[in-house]
Amino acid sequence: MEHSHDDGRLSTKGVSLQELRDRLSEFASVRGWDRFHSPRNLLLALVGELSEIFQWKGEVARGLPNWTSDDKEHLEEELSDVLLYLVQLADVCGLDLGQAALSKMVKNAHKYPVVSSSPPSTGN
Ligand SMILES: Nc1ccn([C@H]2C[C@H](O)[C@@H](COP(=O)(O)OP(=O)(O)OP(=O)(O)O)O2)c(=O)n1
Repeated sequence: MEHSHDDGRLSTKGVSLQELRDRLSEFASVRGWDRFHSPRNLLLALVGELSEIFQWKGEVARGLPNWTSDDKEHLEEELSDVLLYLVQLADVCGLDLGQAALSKMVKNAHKYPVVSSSPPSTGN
């Protein structure tokens, strides 16, 4: 269920990858863009958007303290572009991204078990 805000944004109680996938598929198809949305083109578009995140920002603190609302909105848009291209890439490859991500998290948990006696690790 969606509600429109005054600023034109939509709010949802939660959005599924499946909903994004279906809406993106419709978005591309009504514009005749399917033929451009090959896996390779979508990957290049994704990488292009990725490179714009935090451009010129230096180190960024959690929660983005002192950022203007314009800067936060811009970041939201860049992150959304990355997500939307990723969802489309998985779709045109015929993959179930949500299921794949859940399976990968299970694998990750086996690979990196919690060891309660050791201090937090910085990664691998
Ligand atoms: N062939 C395309 C072109 C765009 N989009 C969608 C996915 C992205 O969410 C958004 C990207 O649009 P732009 O390339 O216009 O990028 P920006 O919105 O970031 O604009 P700008 O680069 O001017 O900041 O549009 C898409 O699905 N397929």
